[in-house]
Amino acid sequence: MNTASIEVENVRFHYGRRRALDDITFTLVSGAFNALLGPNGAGKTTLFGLITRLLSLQQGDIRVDGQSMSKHPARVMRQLGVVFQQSTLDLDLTVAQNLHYHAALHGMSRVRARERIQVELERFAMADRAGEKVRKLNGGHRRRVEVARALLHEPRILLLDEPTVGLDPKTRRELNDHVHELSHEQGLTVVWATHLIDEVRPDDNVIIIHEGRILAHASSHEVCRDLGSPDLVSAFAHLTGDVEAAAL
Ligand SMILES: Nc1ncnc2c1ncn2[C@@H]1O[C@H](COP(=O)(O)OP(=O)(O)OP(=O)(O)O)[C@@H](O)[C@H]1O
Repeated sequence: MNTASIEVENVRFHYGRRRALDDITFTLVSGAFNALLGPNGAGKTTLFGLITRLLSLQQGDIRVDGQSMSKHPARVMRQLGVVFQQSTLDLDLTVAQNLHYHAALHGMSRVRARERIQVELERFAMADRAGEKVRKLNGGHRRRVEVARALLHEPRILLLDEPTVGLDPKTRRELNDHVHELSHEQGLTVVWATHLIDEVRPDDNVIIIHEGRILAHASSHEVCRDLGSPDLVSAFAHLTGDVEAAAL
C-alpha cells in the first residue's frame, strides 16, 4: 500500500524581501523516485532546507507520514536521510570513522553500527575502502560514502540535493542508477533535486519548480503526454520558457 510520505502544504519562504518559494503544495507517494527538477535559483535548496529544518518554516506546513514537522520535529527527522549539495564528510577521517561518527549521533550501539556500515558499504561496493581516508577517494566514491552514511539509520526517505554536481558523466550516471535501484528494490522514497533533465527517467515522478513555483507534478511521461511534448527537455522548456536551462 502506498502511503503519503511527504506533504508540503502552502509553504512560502522569503529571504528578507526576496521570495524563494511561493505557495508550494505537493504530496509525494512513498517508495518512488521523485525528481525535484528546476534551474539554479528555482528554490530547490530552500525547500530542502525547510524539510531538513536547516531553515525555519515561515508559512505553511510540512508533514512526514502525517506527522507535522513543526509539532514533532524529532520523530520526523528520524525518518530522513540527507545528502547535502556540498560534501559534509571529514576528509581527514577514514570512511569508517565518518560513518561511525554519524551512527553515534543517531544513538546506534557500536555493534549495530558496525553491522549497518558493512551492509551499506557493500551495497555501494565500498567495503574494501573502509579504512582509507576520505581525502584519498575520488568525487564519485565520496558521494557513495555520503549516500551510505545517509542510509545508516534506515530512514524511509532519502533526500539528495544536486548530488552529482562536480562528477563526470559516467560517475553521475552510476550514482543515479544506484539510487534508482535503491528506490525500486527497497521501496525507499527518494527526493533527488537536480537541474539536469537527463537524470530523470520516464517513470520517475517529477516536480518541476521554477522561480519558487511548482509548474508540473506527475510522472515524467505524463508531463510530456499532457503537454504534447516529445521529451522532458521540450516539456521543461515549454513550461519554464527557459530553453537554455532545458538544454543543460
Ligand atoms: N541566503 C540567501 N539570501 C538571499 N537570497 C537567497 C539565499 N539563498 C537563496 N536565495 C535566493 O532564493 C532563491 C532560491 O534559491 P535556492 O538556492 O533555493 O535555489 P536552487 O534551485 O536550489 O538553486 P541552486 O541549485 O543554485 O542552489 C534564489 O532567487 C536565490 O537567489
